[in-house]
Amino acid sequence: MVLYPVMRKLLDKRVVLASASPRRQEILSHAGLRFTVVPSKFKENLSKASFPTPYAYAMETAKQKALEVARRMHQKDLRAPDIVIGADTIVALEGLILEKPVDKTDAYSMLSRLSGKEHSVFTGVAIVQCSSQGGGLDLDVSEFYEETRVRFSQLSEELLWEYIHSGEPLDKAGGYGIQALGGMLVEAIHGDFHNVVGFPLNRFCKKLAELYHPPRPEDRPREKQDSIPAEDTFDGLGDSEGAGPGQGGARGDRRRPRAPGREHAKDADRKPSVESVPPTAVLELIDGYKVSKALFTACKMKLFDLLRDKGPLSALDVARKIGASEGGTGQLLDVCAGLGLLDKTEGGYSNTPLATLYLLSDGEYSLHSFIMTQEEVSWPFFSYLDFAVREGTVQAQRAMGTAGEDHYQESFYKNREKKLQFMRAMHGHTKVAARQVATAFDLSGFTSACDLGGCTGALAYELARQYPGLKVTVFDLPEVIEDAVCFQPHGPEAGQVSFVPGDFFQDTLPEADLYILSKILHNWPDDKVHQLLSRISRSCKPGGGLLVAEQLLDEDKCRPLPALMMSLNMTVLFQARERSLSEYRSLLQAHGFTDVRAVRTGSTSDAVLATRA
Ligand SMILES: O=c1[nH]cc([C@@H]2O[C@H](COP(=O)(O)OP(=O)(O)OP(=O)(O)O)[C@@H](O)[C@H]2O)c(=O)[nH]1
Repeated sequence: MVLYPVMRKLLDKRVVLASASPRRQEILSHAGLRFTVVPSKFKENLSKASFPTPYAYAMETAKQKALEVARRMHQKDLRAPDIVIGADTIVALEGLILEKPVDKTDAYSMLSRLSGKEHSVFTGVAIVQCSSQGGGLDLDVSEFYEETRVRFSQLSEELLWEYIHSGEPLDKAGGYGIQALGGMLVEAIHGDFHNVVGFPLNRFCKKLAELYHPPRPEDRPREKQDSIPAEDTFDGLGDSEGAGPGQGGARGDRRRPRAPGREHAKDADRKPSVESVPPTAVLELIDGYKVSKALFTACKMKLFDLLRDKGPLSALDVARKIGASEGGTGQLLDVCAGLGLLDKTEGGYSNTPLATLYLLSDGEYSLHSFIMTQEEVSWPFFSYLDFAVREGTVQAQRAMGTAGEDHYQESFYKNREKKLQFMRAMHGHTKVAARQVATAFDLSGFTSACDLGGCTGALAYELARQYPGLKVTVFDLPEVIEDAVCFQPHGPEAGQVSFVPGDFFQDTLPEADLYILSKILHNWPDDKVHQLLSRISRSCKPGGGLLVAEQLLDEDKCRPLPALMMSLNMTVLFQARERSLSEYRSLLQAHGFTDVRAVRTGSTSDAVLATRA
């Protein structure tokens, strides 16, 4: 066997697998590797938002797992093994990283996301070569990752729950085990099967061959770690809450961009250089506005609609159909392909599943109108971000040529087409998270709900779908309610939802067991938020509920990035903001609500539920 000689190279070495995964143990022992298993105690809680790519996150986690074991063993025995292998498997879908589900509800949320779609499985692997001399520990880390694309069939609710109840999903990345019952969910796989199961054996063997037959060994400098790591290094990598690269062995700023590739364990002790801290992440940030503008432009030109109807099309065909230059159109199409929105083949350009789902102007989960409001409203406001920061005021006059509190309403309700665009924007943005919000808590104990500012009823219909015994009232301004009928679905859930016109700051609120505020509190400054909560508190009966759907900020307010960006958006547009769970807790408690709980959905809204005392 061609690869066996590589494994043989390790026969005389003390090899440790820093993993509790039985699958990794099986894959490596079947390949003929002799090793000892020492599961890592590294807490897998690195900030995902601080990594430029999902695989960079997986590689860093794998590295931290292996380093923790190498250091712990060295400290215990004053002799580290020769090689420590760490691995981390994640599933990536539409910008989200899925790890092992924490419970069955989480497994359901993961598997229902994966249903009918293609996702990537990344396994990051770190091979740490250790040598201990004179009490010091010398660590040389090599890392790599492997990607496998997996497509799931459309999964029925029944199959989904039956699979979840089998217990198989709980210790597996993405909530499934391709090697067992989970294999039934998989329609197609492109890449290494073992990588999905938890260890990319083929790439690992190639990496070993590279390491043990290096073309130029002098190209791989080793760094001396002159003493046993200090006690706090181990604490940081061990059990303490919030441990991460900023607090543990791989010291330095935890939001420091990390370049994929080889890293030395002591790199943070070195002076940063362009080699150790490449500018990639900064360069990507510089290009952020160009990426947004390219997306806005492609949507404005309805390129995705055109390719759905007539694709695949060449750049020339597209240019002719939209009456644009061939060169410019080709550039824009190529950028969209580079961003994963289009596929480019010899036959021309066509939509990827991401574009089909979210970028068509009339799709069920269309974000097209939301994107257009970003282009037309947020973009001009963000052009005056420096003024907004300096002056601490909304820049409506500069951005829109209008002043006053109601600039937003003025701009959207001034004509019917603008109003419908705004309603479609809210509809899409709410709908993409509606199922996760509706199922974040068991709401089956409530019989009536009132969605205040519920706009098109996107969340109300989803709640009705999930809870057939629930009647939902959508309460919104008369000019919104008069057009809400355009968004009514055809299913039986439509019969459970009714619409009542009114202003939640002035009119009597409809009676309900459960009040809902979805994307409302982040629109208003604090005084208005208190005013609204106090009105709800007076209407809500003891034991009644309040469900708040907003993007939750972490307690340190530095993550997650989409929530941070939405918060800045709200400040710039309305002098309002997103909040952390503890901020919601104090707000809601101040208005007589207790038992405040939250579920992070990972989507455009998280869910907070409180009970009226
Ligand atoms: O199809 C499958 N996909 C994934 C798995 C298993 O999922 C886990 C992934 O979790 P992680 O990488 O964090 O590894 P752990 O199990 O927590 O072990 P460590 O001690 O190494 O952190 C992994 O076990 C995969 O094997 C699967 O079985 N099938």
